[in-house]
Amino acid sequence: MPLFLGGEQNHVKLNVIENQMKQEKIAVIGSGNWGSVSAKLVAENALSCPYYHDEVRMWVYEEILPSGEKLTDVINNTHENVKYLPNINLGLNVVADPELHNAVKDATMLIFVTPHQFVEGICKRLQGNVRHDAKAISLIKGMEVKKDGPCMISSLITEILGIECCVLMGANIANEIALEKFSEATIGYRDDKKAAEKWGELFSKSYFHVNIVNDVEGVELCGTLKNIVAIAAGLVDGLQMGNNTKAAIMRIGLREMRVFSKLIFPSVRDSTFFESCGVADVITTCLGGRNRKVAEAFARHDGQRSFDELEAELLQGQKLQGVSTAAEIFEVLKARKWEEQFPLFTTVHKIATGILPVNAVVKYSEHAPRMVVEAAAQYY
Ligand SMILES: NC(=O)c1ccc[n+]([C@@H]2O[C@H](COP(=O)([O-])OP(=O)(O)OC[C@H]3O[C@@H](n4cnc5c(N)ncnc54)[C@H](O)[C@@H]3O)[C@@H](O)[C@H]2O)c1
Ligand SMILES: O=P(O)(O)OC[C@H](O)CO
Repeated sequence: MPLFLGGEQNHVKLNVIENQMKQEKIAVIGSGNWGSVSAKLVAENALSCPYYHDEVRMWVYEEILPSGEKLTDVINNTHENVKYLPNINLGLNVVADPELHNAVKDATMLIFVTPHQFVEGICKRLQGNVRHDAKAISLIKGMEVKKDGPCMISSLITEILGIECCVLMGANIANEIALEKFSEATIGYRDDKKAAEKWGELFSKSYFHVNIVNDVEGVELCGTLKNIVAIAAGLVDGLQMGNNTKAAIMRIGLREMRVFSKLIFPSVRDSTFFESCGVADVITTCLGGRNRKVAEAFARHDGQRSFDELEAELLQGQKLQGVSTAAEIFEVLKARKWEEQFPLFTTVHKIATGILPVNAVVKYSEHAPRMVVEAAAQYY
């Protein structure tokens, strides 16, 4: 809000001073369900903090709505993302921008929040077009697998853009946060603690509590791997196996998440799995997430309708991350001959691709505790 002490000249002068104080400019890259909620959240805080520009630019992958209008025009006219977050006011200071380079122009704080399969292409388009002193954070749950092994999305952003990248993950079903229901989240950082604290300040609200940990890989792997567990939980829901089976899947899944993470990055901390990004995200995603929902439908159709088809029908443009993540993790497991040590991850991938029947999720999970304990033995 402009400072105003009276008199037209003073008003102009104070506006100039105020704009000089506003050193930080925020851009949100992504505008899906979580992308829109995170833009709303940081835009509220930007308004109340003197060193942020009021305006938050949100890059929108442009599309034409059934009404014939452009999604960006509708967002800017109504302040609502009618496709990905209907009935929620994003705030007057969220500006939708279909031009990627324009959206990040002069931005000092870059928030990456697209489905993981699009981020590499986006970063390549941004190469040489972001400020060298910009800070980044990734809210993206997913990973890439390269020739030499797994590559976390935060590392991809750092490698392509040459800027350090924190991560924010947690038990964060976007629609609930949009309604300002209480949630927690975890920020992970590698070296730049100050940047992590700044991100913590920008995201914190009375209804959104953020904890900061020095374990970027642990936090990001939790957010990534829980989506495979959510697919398994949806399958047992579709098979109507009941709560005990689902709890068993969640426990086995959490164990595989921990063992896999520590095999890939020995620095990953056990304590991270007790943060919001760990056990809490496994619980919320297995109870109410989109991966769970589509996997339940897949099981009810006994695997006769594909995940792609069900995703399009049930999510209307929103994207699942669990099926592609299971395929990416399976590539790593196969290359390292670890399939047997990760029966849940392996089985989810084989069911999703039609190699195993849906009920294999229960059959193979029966063997899981022994195998995962064997794989985990080196950590006891
Ligand atoms: N929705 C949630 O509750 C939630 C919560 C926490 C984390 N996340 C994570 O946030 C990330 C983003 O998810 P979301 O929920 O904001 O998105 P979404 O699944 O709701 O929407 C999909 C988005 O992808 C865009 N898109 C489609 N094709 C594209 C292309 N070719 N290039 C670029 N963009 C394209 C669409 O325009 C849309 O904005 C994911 O990694 C997800 O796991 C989601
Ligand atoms: O709806 P999902 O399955 O993508 O999960 C959403 C969030 O990641 C839950 O924290």
